[in-house]
Amino acid sequence: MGATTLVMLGTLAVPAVAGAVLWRTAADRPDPSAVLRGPTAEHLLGTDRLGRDLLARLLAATWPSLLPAVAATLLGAAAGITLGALTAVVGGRARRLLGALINLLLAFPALLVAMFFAALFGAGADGAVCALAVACAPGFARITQTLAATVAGTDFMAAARVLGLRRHRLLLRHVLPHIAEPLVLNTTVAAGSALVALSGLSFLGLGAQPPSYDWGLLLSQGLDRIYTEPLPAVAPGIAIAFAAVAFQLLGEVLAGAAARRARPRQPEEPTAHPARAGRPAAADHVLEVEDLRVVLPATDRVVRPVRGVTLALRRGEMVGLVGESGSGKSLTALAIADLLPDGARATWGTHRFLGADAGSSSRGERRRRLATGMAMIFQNPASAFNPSLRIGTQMTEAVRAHHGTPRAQAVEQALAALQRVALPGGRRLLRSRPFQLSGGQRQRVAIAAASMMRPALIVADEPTTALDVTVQRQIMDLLRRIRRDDATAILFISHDIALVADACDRVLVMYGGTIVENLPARELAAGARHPYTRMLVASVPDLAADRDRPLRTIEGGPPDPCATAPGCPFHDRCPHRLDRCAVESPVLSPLGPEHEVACWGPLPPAPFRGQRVTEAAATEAAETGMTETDVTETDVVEKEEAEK
Ligand SMILES: Nc1ncnc2c1ncn2[C@@H]1O[C@H](COP(=O)(O)OP(=O)(O)OP(=O)(O)O)[C@@H](O)[C@H]1O
Repeated sequence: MGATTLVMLGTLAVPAVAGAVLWRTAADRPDPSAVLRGPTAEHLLGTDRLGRDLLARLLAATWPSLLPAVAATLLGAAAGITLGALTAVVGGRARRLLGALINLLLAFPALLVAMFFAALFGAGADGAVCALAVACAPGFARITQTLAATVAGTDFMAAARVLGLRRHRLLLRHVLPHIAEPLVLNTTVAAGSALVALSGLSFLGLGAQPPSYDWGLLLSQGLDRIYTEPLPAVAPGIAIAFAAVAFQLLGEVLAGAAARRARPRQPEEPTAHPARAGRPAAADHVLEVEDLRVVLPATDRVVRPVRGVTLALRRGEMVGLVGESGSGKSLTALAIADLLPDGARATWGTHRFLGADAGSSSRGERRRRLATGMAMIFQNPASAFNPSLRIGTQMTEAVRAHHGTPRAQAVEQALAALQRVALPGGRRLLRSRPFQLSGGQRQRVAIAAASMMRPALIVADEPTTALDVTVQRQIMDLLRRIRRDDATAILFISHDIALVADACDRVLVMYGGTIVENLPARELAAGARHPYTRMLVASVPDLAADRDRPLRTIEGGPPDPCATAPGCPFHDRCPHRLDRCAVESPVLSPLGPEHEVACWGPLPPAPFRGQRVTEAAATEAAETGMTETDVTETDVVEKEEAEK
C-alpha cells in the first residue's frame, strides 16, 4: 500500500509542480480552427469550445485543484481542533457551551453548509475554500473533543492544573501532543474528501470561475457533450477520484505506520522452559501452577517479569503473596486468571484449576471455568466497575450469564450478598451507580459480587491498599468470612507484611519474578530463611521501633525484568551471598514439611521474632549480663509489654 501510495502521489506531484511551466501555454492558447474536437493524436483528450487542448488544461489544473483542497482542510482542521481542544481546558459551563455549539454545527450536513457559505462568500475559489473550511471544522472539533476528553481527566492534567499552568500552555503542552497522531491521520483523509467537495462546488458554479479553472470546472464543461464525447468529462472525473484515493491511501499508510510504531515487539517464546508433564493433581488443590512464565512485549526489548513461579492453593486456604514493587505479583495473578494485557504471553509447565488442566482444554472452556470458579478483586474498586452501569446490573451479570439465573432471582441473590457484606441500602444501592459509593463501599460491593458465584478461588490484588485502616479491617473480616463459609481459597496480594502474617495461612515471598520462599505465615517473623524475606520483614516498622533511628531498607533496587543473566536475582543486594549465587539460579527446595526456599545459603532460623526481637535480645543480654541465646522470646516480649 505504501508503494502504491508513493507512486500515486508522485504521479500527482509532477503535474502539480511542473504543470504551470510545462502546460500552461498550451492550456490557455485558443485555436479557432480546432473547436470542440474529439480525441486525436494531436489533442489526446480533444479540445474545448475555444479550441484549447483539454489534456494540457487537465494537467495544468492539478495545482489549482489540490492546493485549495489542502488549504481548506488545514483551515478547517485548525479551527475545529482549536474548538475541540478548548473543551479540555475550559471550565464546566464553557465546556457545555462549546459542546452544544459543536453539536449544533454538526447537525447540518457538511456539503449543505459548504454550499451555503460558498454562496454567502461569493462564487470563486477563495470563497469556496473558506466555505469548505467552515463546513469541515465541526467534524474536526468533534473528533478533537472526544480525544481531548480522554486526556482531560488524567492525573498529569490535574497535576498541571495544580501547578497553575495557563490554558494555552495546557492546550499546547499537554492536550495537543497527546492527540496529535490521530488528528494528523484524520486531516490527511479529510483532504481527499475536501478535494471531492471543492470539485463539487466548482461543478455547481460556486468554486473556480473562468478564466480560472480546476478539475471540477473542467468536469462541468465536459459534461455538456458527454453523450457525443465522454472523454472530456470522464478524464477530470478520473483525476478527482485518483487524487482523492491517493489522499485516503496516504491516511491509511500513516495510520498503519503509527500502529506499527505503537505496537511493541512480539516477544519470542521464553527460553529455557522445558515442557513438563507436571505433577499429578492433589485432591484438595484448587489451583496448581508450575513454572509459570510471563513475557511482555516492549517497544525495544522483551520484558520477563515472571520467571518460573510455582504455587498451589488448597481449598479454604488463604495464601499471601508479598514482595516489593515490580516483583511480578500482579502479573502472576493476571496470568492465573487469564487476564494478561494484550501482547503478553504466559507459558507454564502445569496450570491446573479445579482439577482441569489448562493445557488440555480450549481457551473457551478455560475461560468458562475461570469465570465461574474464580473471582478477582482489584486494588482500585473505582476502576473495577463500569461507571455507566448500575450496581445491580453489574452484580447480577455473572450469575445471569453463567448460571442462567432469572433476573428477579439474581436480584434476590445480589441483595443477600449485600447483606452478607453488611452493606445497608438494599434495592436503593442496587439502583445506584459506582460513583455514588465511597471507596470502601465499592470494594465491599466488589467482594459481594465476587462471592455471588461462590467461587473456589478469589484472587485479591491489594484489595485494601486504597482504603483506610478501619475499612481495611472490615474488608479482611469479609474475606475471612467468605473463606470460612464457602471454603474459598484466597490468594491475597499485599505489601502489608503484618496484615499478611496475621490473616494468611501461608506466605509466598516473590522477588525478581520468582517465588524465593514459601512458608507458614506464623513463621514469617522468626522462621524465614531467605535473606530477602528476613530483610523484608525487618524493614516493617512497628510501634516499638526506635524513632531516632532511620527506618530499615533493603539497599539497592529490584532486578531489571529484561535481564537474562543467570544467578540468584537477589545476589547483588544480599549481604550473605556466596560465589555461586552470581552464576547459578537456585530453585525452590524443601527445608521442612511446609517450608521451601530458593537460596544457596539459607540463613539459620532467627532465635526470636524477627530482627526487632533479636536486637532487643542483644540489649537485654547486655543489661542483664546473660548471653543473647539465654534471653528467651518471652523475656523480650514481656519487657516490651511492660514498656508499653
Ligand atoms: N503492560 C506492561 N508492559 C511492560 N511491562 C510491564 C507491564 N505490566 C507490568 N510490567 C512490568 O512487569 C514487572 C512486574 O509488574 P507487576 O505489576 O506484576 O509487579 P507487582 O509486584 O505487582 O508490583 P506492585 O506491587 O507495585 O503492584 C514490573 O517491572 C513492571 O514494570
